[in-house]
Amino acid sequence: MEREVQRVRQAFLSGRSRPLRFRLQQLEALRRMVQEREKDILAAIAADLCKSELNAYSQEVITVLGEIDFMLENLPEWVTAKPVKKNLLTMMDEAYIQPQPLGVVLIIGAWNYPFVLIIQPLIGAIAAGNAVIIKPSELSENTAKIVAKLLPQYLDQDLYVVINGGVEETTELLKQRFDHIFYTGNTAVGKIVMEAAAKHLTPVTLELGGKSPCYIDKDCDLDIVCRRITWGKYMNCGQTCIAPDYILCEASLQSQIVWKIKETVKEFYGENIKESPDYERIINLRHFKRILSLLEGQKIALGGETDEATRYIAPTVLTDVDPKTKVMQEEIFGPVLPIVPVKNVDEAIDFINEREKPLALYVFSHNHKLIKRMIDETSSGGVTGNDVIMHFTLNSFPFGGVGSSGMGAYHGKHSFDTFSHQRPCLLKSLKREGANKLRYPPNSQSKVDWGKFFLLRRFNKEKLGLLVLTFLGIVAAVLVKKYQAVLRRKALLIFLVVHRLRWSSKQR
Ligand SMILES: NC(=O)C1=CN([C@@H]2O[C@H](COP(=O)(O)OP(=O)(O)OC[C@H]3O[C@@H](n4cnc5c(N)ncnc54)[C@H](O)[C@@H]3O)[C@@H](O)[C@H]2O)C=CC1
Ligand SMILES: CCCCCCCCCCCCC/C=C/C(=O)O
Repeated sequence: MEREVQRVRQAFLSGRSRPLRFRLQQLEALRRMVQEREKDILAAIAADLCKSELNAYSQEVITVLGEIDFMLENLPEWVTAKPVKKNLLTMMDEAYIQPQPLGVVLIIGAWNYPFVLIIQPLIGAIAAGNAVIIKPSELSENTAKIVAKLLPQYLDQDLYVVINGGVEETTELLKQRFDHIFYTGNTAVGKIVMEAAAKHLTPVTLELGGKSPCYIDKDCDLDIVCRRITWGKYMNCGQTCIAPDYILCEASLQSQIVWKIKETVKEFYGENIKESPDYERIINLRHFKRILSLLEGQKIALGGETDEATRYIAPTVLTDVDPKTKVMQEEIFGPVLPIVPVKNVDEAIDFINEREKPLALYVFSHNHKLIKRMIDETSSGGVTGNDVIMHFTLNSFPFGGVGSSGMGAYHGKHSFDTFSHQRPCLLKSLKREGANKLRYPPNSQSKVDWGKFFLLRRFNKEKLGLLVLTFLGIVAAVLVKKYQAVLRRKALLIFLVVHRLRWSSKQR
């Protein structure tokens, strides 16, 4: 493992990942890989999650292709050094911020969207000029294998390396020194990753999970609300980090919500859900049993049917759920939707704030002020009002958690920034030493006063204009004094020429 990481570091130190042209070439090659090997990639995702190839394409491949195009379009501007405002002491110098790669980045992926969760951060890391080691999830082994097979066929083989394996291999990997670790997965392992990173003072991005609440106001159009929630909750069989985890609403809304979700489930997946190509399965038996255990003692208002042999769990809704029960204590990550009755929006806000900060928050209401109030009075990684999941699709948004749902963010420019160091560069001249004497010892009250003038005085544009005019006036006066004789002769000459011209034009 150590030798492998060393090989990638040597490749980074060669400097070839840095030029813009190279980064663009690698991103184009990655796009070619996705386009040319689309069938293999879709088949692998489909095998891992019992997912239709159409769903794999729209949930994972579209996101990846969109992200590559966005990078290719904007990267030339992002890599350019940006001049910054200067103070009076540095007015004559060059000051700019130069984004630079961090070095060797480790990307650890999760199994639930096994392709996009490793390739999207990889795009950001390549764009920022880094070398990368990718560790896909061992639970989605087909995708892990295809990525390990395809990447070396399209990308630089020493700069971008896939290492497959389970907990043992990841533990070994985490002993190595990286310049950034980007981890997606559960919160408990997030802590292990952060602890390992701390040993080398390596910065981390942690894309974790949590229980994302979904508040439904009483004046809503429940047909539309329930259609959107049903889509986001049961997509990928509930195994989506930003799926609505539970619903908060007034008790009287529950029966209507259950009825409308039932109707929507029929509309989406047909009478026989097991036959639907759009309904996935639980990743493995451990997770299947974990989700089943969450149903114990609950009032099942919809669904509840299961089949261990195929790890099938029907779209399920629980009503009148007691917040103290197990299903409300851990992230569900499955097709089970508890409804917890609350009296009103105040109680919903308190409920959310008494718990860990979630990765996403969803609010459904016709009342724009109520949505804004929920946003102002709670905290979460991201928010979508009157829909679910959709904030993930906007690559101008930073995607990430807050508190126990994670730290750091990515997507689009935010990925580029996550994998870059914003390096401040000040280029001074070895001349103009007079002005610099101010800061050299021995210190004096007058130096401090000048220092205060140069560094603490705030000038608005008008004042600065006056200052520049005064300065130019002084320069002009000095020049006039120095070249008085020459100027007098020049002025006399100009006077004579003008006089002569006017005289000759009068004669004509
Ligand atoms: N914030 C986000 O963008 C996302 C967050 N998630 C969250 O991830 C969780 C589901 O993923 P997991 O079941 O955790 O995926 P997982 O079991 O695939 O684990 C994630 C990664 O951690 C590694 N790992 C597991 N145990 C480890 C250990 N003891 N030491 C070192 N490495 C270890 C695995 O090899 C894997 O690569 C959910 O909580 C979900 O909310 C999932 C997708 C996206
Ligand atoms: C055919 C229409 C396409 C609609 C696009 C819908 C976008 C779905 C996004 C799915 C989320 C994928 C990655 C999420 C990871 C996670 O949250 O666990």
